[in-house]
Amino acid sequence: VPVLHRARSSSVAAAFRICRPCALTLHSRRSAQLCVVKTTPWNADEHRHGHRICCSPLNPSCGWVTRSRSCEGQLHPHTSKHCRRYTDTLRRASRHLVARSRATEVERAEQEEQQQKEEEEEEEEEEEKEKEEDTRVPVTVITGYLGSGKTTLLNYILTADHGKKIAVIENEYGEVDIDGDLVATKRMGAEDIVMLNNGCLCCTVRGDLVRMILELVRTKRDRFDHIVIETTGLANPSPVIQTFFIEDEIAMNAKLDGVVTVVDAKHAAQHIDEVKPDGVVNEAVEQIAFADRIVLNKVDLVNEKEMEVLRRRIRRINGMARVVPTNYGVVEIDYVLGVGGFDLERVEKEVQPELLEEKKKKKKEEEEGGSVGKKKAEDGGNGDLPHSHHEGGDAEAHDHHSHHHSHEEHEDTHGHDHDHHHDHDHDHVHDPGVTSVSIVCDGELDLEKINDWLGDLLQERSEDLYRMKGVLAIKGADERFVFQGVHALFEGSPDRPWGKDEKRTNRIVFIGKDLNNEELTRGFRSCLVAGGK
Ligand SMILES: Nc1nc2c(ncn2[C@@H]2O[C@H](COP(=O)(O)OP(=O)(O)OP(=O)(O)O)[C@@H](O)[C@H]2O)c(=O)[nH]1
Repeated sequence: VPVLHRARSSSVAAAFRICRPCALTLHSRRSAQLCVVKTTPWNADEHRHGHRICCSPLNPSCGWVTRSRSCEGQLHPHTSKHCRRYTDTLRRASRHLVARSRATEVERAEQEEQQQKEEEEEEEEEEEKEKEEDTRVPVTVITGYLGSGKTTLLNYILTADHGKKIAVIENEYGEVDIDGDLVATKRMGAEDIVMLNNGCLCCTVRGDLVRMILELVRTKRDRFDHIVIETTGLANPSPVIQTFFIEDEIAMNAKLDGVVTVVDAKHAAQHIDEVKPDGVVNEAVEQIAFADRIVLNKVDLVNEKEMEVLRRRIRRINGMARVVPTNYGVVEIDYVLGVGGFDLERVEKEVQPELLEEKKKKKKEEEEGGSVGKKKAEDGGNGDLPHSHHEGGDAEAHDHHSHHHSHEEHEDTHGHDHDHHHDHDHDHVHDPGVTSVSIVCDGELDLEKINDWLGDLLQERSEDLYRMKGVLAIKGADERFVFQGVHALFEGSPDRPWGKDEKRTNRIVFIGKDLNNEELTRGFRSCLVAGGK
């Protein structure tokens, strides 16, 4: 068996048809024997546990996703394909490596070049094919608290002129099918409106949801090109989202396009503030936290100041979703359909706007040398690390949340004990405990370290981590690594190569419960290779 360290990581990547970071890991192990040995136990049966390879292209050998029990045995069709392809390639590559060890150096170089070319072409073809073959129907989940305007938005979508044929799955809590009558049927036959009665999508009728989607896909696929699911106002979107990844048959036939949350500008704050008994989730907060898009509805009922305060609160819960104010759900259709919120290729777009906005804001503050910027600097704010919750420094939005996160960071500057219950006289609101943490920092990450760190995080905190998305710069990799996750479900892959003059900036957004900004930031930064900022 030849020794791999003589090969360049790019040729290892090509030979093994894996990404550069993976190649580098294998590379660094110095011996092909290890790689070859790793290929042998992956038989057809073990593919079912293939997350070790396919959900973790970041480092196939570490098996970090496998460590999260809820993931085992569940395969996404893409990853399944990936897995099969990957294993085949490894087998082929191992055979090739053995044969190659007998060839002369010159022949070897030629063979290598030739094989690299062939592999690259083959890979491109397969990727193209995979893209073309993705005939899965996109699904949009519309959620939002009771009365926020979900049906109004749905009606608007159905009657707007966008050329899409839409099938609707309505979930009504209660026996009487009221929303079914309220939903417009202008563009579709009434039979396309499927009602799910007697329960909540997220609990009792999840099985029904699966059956409904499959039935729609199997019997009426030619009559629609998008499915919209309207949940009840009390639904927790998380189990609905997970259905698309956990249920094999659904994952093969449908792909989650995005979660659109309608927020009632007039009443949202009171629902967010509602104190629930221990262990009971606050649906209003969860719905915001899981959103890819937020439709901030009923703006006709509030003034500008109220809007601004609410927007800030939403931002603090979910710094990733875009927020658009509306009246009666009138939005650009592209804003709610075709979101690609769960599409790896769109990750960058999704994590970008908020962070850029933050960066710009921060830069402006620094340039102005204004009091806010100065205060942040005093508070330990890092130029590379904008945190959405820092908005809490503003008296107007000074709520429990900002205090909550400020405890360790601001103790000295604030000069009062934050463990006590708040007795200050300014505008306090209940801390929903769900926040987002954004990390932006330049520099390259050590593959093993970031792998371990993310793996441990998923293992220990997956319950609390609602959503995460990111773009990473891995040392030795020419491509950016993009990923996204929902609780323990994690998808990631190398993306386009870094530009020649492009700064290698890592960007991650976490949304979840009781997230410790400082700890996450520290953990993340400890994965930077020495010299990273
Ligand atoms: N003033 C005002 N009222 C609105 C707006 N959007 C919707 N409404 C009204 O709010 C009420 C509730 O709207 P729906 O669309 O039924 O809300 P929903 O979220 O589907 O309600 P549930 O199904 O009960 O959860 C209706 O009377 C709507 O006409 C808006 O932008 N402004």
